[in-house]
Amino acid sequence: MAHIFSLAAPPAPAYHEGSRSGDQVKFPDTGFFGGFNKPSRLEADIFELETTGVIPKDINGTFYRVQPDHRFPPMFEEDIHFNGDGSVSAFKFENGHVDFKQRYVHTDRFKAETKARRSLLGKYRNPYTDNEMVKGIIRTASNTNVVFWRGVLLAMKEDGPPFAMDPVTLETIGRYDFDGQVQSPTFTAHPKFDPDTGEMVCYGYEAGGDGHDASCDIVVYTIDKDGKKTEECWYKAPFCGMIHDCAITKNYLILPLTPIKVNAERLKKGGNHFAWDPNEDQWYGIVPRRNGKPEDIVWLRADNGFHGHVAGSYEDEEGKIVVDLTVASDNVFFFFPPDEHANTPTTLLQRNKLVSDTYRWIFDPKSPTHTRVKPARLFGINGEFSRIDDRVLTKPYNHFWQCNIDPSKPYDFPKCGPPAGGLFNVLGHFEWDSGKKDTWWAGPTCTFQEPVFIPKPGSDVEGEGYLMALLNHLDVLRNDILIFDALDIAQGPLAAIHLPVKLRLGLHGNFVEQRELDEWKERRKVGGSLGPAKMASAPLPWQVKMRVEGGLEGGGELNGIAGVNGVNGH
Ligand SMILES: C=Cc1ccc(O)c(OC)c1
Ligand SMILES: [Fe+2]
Repeated sequence: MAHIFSLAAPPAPAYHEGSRSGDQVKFPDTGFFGGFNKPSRLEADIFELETTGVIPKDINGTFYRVQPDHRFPPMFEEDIHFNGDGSVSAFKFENGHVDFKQRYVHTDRFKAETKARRSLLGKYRNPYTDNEMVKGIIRTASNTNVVFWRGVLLAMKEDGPPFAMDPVTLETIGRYDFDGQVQSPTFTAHPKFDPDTGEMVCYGYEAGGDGHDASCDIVVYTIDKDGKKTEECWYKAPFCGMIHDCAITKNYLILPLTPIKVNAERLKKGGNHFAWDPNEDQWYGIVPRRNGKPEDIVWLRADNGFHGHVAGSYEDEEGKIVVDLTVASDNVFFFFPPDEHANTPTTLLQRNKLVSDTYRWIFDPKSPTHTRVKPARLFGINGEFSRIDDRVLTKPYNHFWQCNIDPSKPYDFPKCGPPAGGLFNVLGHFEWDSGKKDTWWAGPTCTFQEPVFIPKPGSDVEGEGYLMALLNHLDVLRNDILIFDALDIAQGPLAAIHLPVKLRLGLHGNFVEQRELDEWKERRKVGGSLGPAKMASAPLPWQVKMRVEGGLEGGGELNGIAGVNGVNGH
């Protein structure tokens, strides 16, 4: 590495045999931490962002999104993006003006590591690799999605419970257990909201023990619009694999089980949480949304594939379940190879061969369990991060949007290097009914992050509104937000918003209308009809069990880290 200065005493390398050594605060010199992937670590407010064009004045609300953004150099040099601390960005739109705010989610992990001024949690979802000081801590980094629920923002990652934040200040309230009603060790980052009932349908997988023990338990919950848990049922999966996203219809929840598997022995040896199994099927678990019993789950299986995200889902006139989602042809998580290839890194060539089309599945919920199924339709595109007009979830629909990969377009490799996070150089709008593809290429130095759809105020026509997405300038290491007419992407953006800095590659986000924010602020104020949202007041059951077994009952803190007693030392 070239230095602009030389030191009197040359420093020892920051990593020795893959582990952090010495006191230098220096990130690994690997692809996950360089160039566009360099941690941003920024907590900031910018009032009145610079813009080009005219921001539609009828966009009133906040675009929230979350990115993994390592606060400290990781314990292990080969650490991955998905292990970074959750950092939430908020872009507040008002009358053509945009303000920016970004804050870390103050998870238990964040607090413990802040106190120590260094990373204490080791590998992605492997507590056996942690520093002893954080034994028993809730490990989640809350870095995958941020949703608005009854007056709070929930920052979520599927390996732990959600953390609640104030939607205006982005201050962390604390771990959220839905007023004591949700006790599972894990909780999805992709809850689904029924637009007719206002319910949240949600689940956790690997939910049996502490969330890191390869259990096959799946828990499914429904929380009604008033915050009351109305359904809870526990099911068994055929193996412990990832269930990242889900689909809902009026009567069913569909759980795509991806053949990337957890193994308890591998974890104990300090290995990866997941390993891809190229010989395993992709499975779909179907459960009833009302009065589910453990024996009700129907598992359908199809040829090997890697599930991406769900677009729309509904029941057709015959009562069949239509589920649309991207399915990649091979292991998207190249950093979690099959066990037998643990030491052979995936080549760039292999990665580039991966195709991720959008599949339409039509499932018969009355099928006998273990029935083999085939897709009903492939759209004929290559992309990820599908979004729909959320008002049509559970209903027949036509439009979806997603980031696409068009390898036929020029890419400026000398200026940009390998495209961080994937070559999502196109944003597209697609219609199931006509097969229409309405796309816009961002140029040879740019890629997109996941878009959000914003309905046009006053219109209830599906798809009428705006599409908003972060644009990565891979050459100059900076981000913009582009705003499109959602039904005419090809004409190019209506307006652009310019950040003076680079964020990190985010995962998911959502747009919340100002009207909704205002209504809930009134209810949630001190003395309001509901009062402020409350963080969890008791440790999770697995933490209690661990303390009893470790003879630490009533002893309060474990090893002096406040976060582990479940109340974050407040
Ligand atoms: C994209 C999927 C995904 C799946 C699991 C994760 O822990 C994650 O962290 C950011 C992301
Ligand atoms: Fe996701």
